[in-house]
Amino acid sequence: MATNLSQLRERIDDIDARIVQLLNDRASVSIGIGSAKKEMGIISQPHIPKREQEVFARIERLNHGPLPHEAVQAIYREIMSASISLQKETTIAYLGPRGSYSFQSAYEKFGDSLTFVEQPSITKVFQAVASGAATYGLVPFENSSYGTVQQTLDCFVAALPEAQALIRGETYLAVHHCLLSNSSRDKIKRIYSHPQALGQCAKWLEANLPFAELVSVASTSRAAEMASRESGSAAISNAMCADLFDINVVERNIEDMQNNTTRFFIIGKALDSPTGNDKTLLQFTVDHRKPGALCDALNVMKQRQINLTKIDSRPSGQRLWHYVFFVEFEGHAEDAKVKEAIKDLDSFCLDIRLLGSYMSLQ
Ligand SMILES: O=C(O)C(=O)C[C@]1(C(=O)O)C=C[C@@H](O)C=C1
Repeated sequence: MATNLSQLRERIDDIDARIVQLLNDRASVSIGIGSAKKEMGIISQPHIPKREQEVFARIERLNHGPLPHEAVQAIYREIMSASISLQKETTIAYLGPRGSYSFQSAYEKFGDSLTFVEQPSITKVFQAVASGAATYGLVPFENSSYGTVQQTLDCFVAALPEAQALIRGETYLAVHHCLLSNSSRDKIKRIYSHPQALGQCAKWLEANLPFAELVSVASTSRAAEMASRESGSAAISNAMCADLFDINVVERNIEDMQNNTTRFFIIGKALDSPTGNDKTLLQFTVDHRKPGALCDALNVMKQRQINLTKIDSRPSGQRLWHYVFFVEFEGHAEDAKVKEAIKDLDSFCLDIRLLGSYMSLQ
């Protein structure tokens, strides 16, 4: 029996030697790709979602087990993360501290080999990308139960030159909130969280802790950090933050709706090329004094058979009751049909800005 075990381990050692060699052969090719990208002037955006999707799809076809596809995909996530870091030092800015849903989403999509830099606000994530301090940023866009993350739209509206960035990818994260506290439930007087998380758990809070003071803070991980230091305080946050900030999980899954999901955007300084499966987000204003102005603008999409996937608005911050509209639709800004639609739309709008064209990251 023991001999059999040592023989099997020898085989594993042998296979590992070949795997390490192959990983390094692959890494050398990736360095070559990095040099080619430098020559072509496109090294500033080393992460190519479309190519990664092709790699993931191909390995799924090649994989006949016994490893499940999810396991092979996780290994490949890390291989490509290391591959990116060999081509260019790549940093990802996210709404911190570590442990936030933004962090979890960034880590899941970019892997462990890149550098993650926490930021104290969504605005600072935009600024880090726009200034070049970070290669990419991760910002929450909307939640399935509580709607749009207003701070993110307001960063687009503010359009400060130092905070301009383009959306290059979208990603979805299943969000399960926990009540974290080092006090027992009957002693909790104050609950910290991000306004989105407080909104996503509003019914649970009303039913279970109706007298607690609700305090909005910059992120769910910041909330966990603050609550960990105060007796009588709690945070709506997540299990990862319980470990990171040494705070107990009092209750799990306190979100009001099952399948609670948040959509994030990956922002960078340049658009990615069309993949055939993209969405585009535009921001525009229309002349409010003209009846049907918004309708005329949207009609452009209808005439060109472009399917809308989201519409939203925010105060422009310039004049009273003046709004900026956000329209998301299927297609890429470089697709002929979309290009023409944007040109047509321009004649119905006071101003128009492309916020990005992107595919869903696997
Ligand atoms: O194909 C590329 O452009 C690469 O940079 C290679 C590679 C890979 O390792 O497969 C690395 C990073 C990209 O996000 C996609 C693919």
